[in-house]
Formats: sequence, C-alpha cells, structure tokens
Amino acid sequence: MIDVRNLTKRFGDHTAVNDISLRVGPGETLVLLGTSGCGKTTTLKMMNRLIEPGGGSISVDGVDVAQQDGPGLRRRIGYVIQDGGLFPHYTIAEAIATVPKLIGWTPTQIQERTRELIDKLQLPESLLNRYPAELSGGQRQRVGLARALAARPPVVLMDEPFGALDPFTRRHVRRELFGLNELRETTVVLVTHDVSEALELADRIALMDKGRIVQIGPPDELLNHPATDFVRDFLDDQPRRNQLE
Ligand SMILES: Nc1ncnc2c1ncn2[C@@H]1O[C@H](COP(=O)(O)OP(=O)(O)OP(=O)(O)O)[C@@H](O)[C@H]1O
Repeated sequence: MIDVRNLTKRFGDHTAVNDISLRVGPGETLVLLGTSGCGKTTTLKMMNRLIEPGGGSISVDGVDVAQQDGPGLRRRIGYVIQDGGLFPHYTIAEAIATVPKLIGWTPTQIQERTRELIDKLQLPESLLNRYPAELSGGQRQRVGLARALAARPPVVLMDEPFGALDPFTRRHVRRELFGLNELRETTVVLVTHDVSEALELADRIALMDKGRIVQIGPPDELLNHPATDFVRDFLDDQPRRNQLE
C-alpha cells in the first residue's frame, strides 16, 4: 500500500508537483495520466527516491520512504521504464538475476524463478544468454518486467512501460502482462499519457495537470462524471468509451 501526502517538488521556480495526495491499495493498479510535463514522472520517481521530495511524505506499507536508504528501497520496489532499462553489458539472465542475487537468493532459486518468469512472459529460453541489443523492443520490454518482478516486490512502478512499442506489439504485450495473476496481486503505479492504455489497465486513474491531480477515480467515474472541462476534454472520445462497454 502506498500513501502519498501533500507531495511537492520544485525545480528552481517551477513547481513540477504541487501538493499531491493519494493512496494506492494493495493489489491496485493506479495510472498517473496527463499531458507532457504535468509531473507524472517526478511523482513516480519520488516514490522510490530517485528524486527527493521538496515537501510532503510517502509511505509504502506503513513505512516512510524517507527513513529508508534509496538502494534498499529500490530493491523492494520494482521499477520499469520505457525501453526496459537494461544494462547493455548484462546478459538477459544476469539482468533478471540482479535483485534476487543482491538479496541473497541461491543460484537454484534464481534459476527456477527465471524459468518461471520467462515462461509466463512467453520468452524463449534461448534468449537468456543474449544481450539486450540482440532482442526486439517487445522482448526487451518483457525482460524489463521480468527483472522488476523477479524478487516478487509488493510494489512495482512503471514509467511509460510500453512507450517504445508499435501500437500492435503494445496492445499484445500489455494484455499479456496484465493478464498475469502475479501482476494482479502486485500494487502498481503506472505513468502514461495514453488515454486508451489508462482506461484499459487502471483500477483508478489520477488525471494530472500542471503538477496537480485534477480528478482521481475509477475510469468510468472520470468518463461519466468528469470533475472539470479539462477532464472531459482529455477523456471524451466515443471510441474509447466503447472500450468500457
Ligand atoms: N531535473 C529537472 N530539472 C528541472 N526541471 C525538471 C526536472 N525534471 C523535470 N522537470 C520539469 O518538471 C516538470 C514535470 O516533469 P515530469 O517529467 O514529471 O513530467 P511528465 O508528466 O512525466 O512529462 P512526460 O509525459 O513528458 O514525461 C516539467 O516541466 C519538467 O520540465
């Protein structure tokens, strides 16, 4: 569970995140949605201390993240970025093993978990000895997810995790991933500017504008009861409405 209270971040005299409060329940998928530059990524990166908050507090499972060291925190919170965020000189097997190894899993445990994940993500075993540059974008994305999920973190943060993919692969990969039982039990915060993606994946959407949350709620609530003209204009689109019906 994530509890964000009165979170603020300024860069110089620009307020990137302006007094944001939200809660994400266990197993919930919350999507941070909004226009470019509205503060989504900054909000996400404060959750795992890649960016230090200017004000406010964040707790994960009841523990204030400011009281925990950054590297330790990032071992407990999975993090997925656009192109998978893989180190070029690590093989796929090494990439997936990174966190389990750091927290002391045995080689057998790591091997079993790796097999389980690549099987779930429909990646061929032959890929394990390759380097990221030898994979397709969709494969890299799935490896990035396998790496983030490897040590079974209770919380996973995702920043435009499908952004690098063509529309067809994007739909396929996200259905594949979010169909996994494992991910259903994980608390996920996902950043996107893609409305369809938000409507498809979110239990709740936090729609942001200029560093603030304009409205937060289940997708159908935002569609049917937009709090402002901005919310209506951002979401109002007949084909997208049809997706929910
Ligand atoms: N390190 C930084 N130094 C100065 N300004 C920054 C920094 N990081 C972000 N900003 C500014 O803060 C604002 C919010 O940025 P952020 O990356 O959180 O937006 P975003 O909603 O994720 O946008 P996008 O969808 O384009 O990635 C932007 O105006 C951005 O230019």
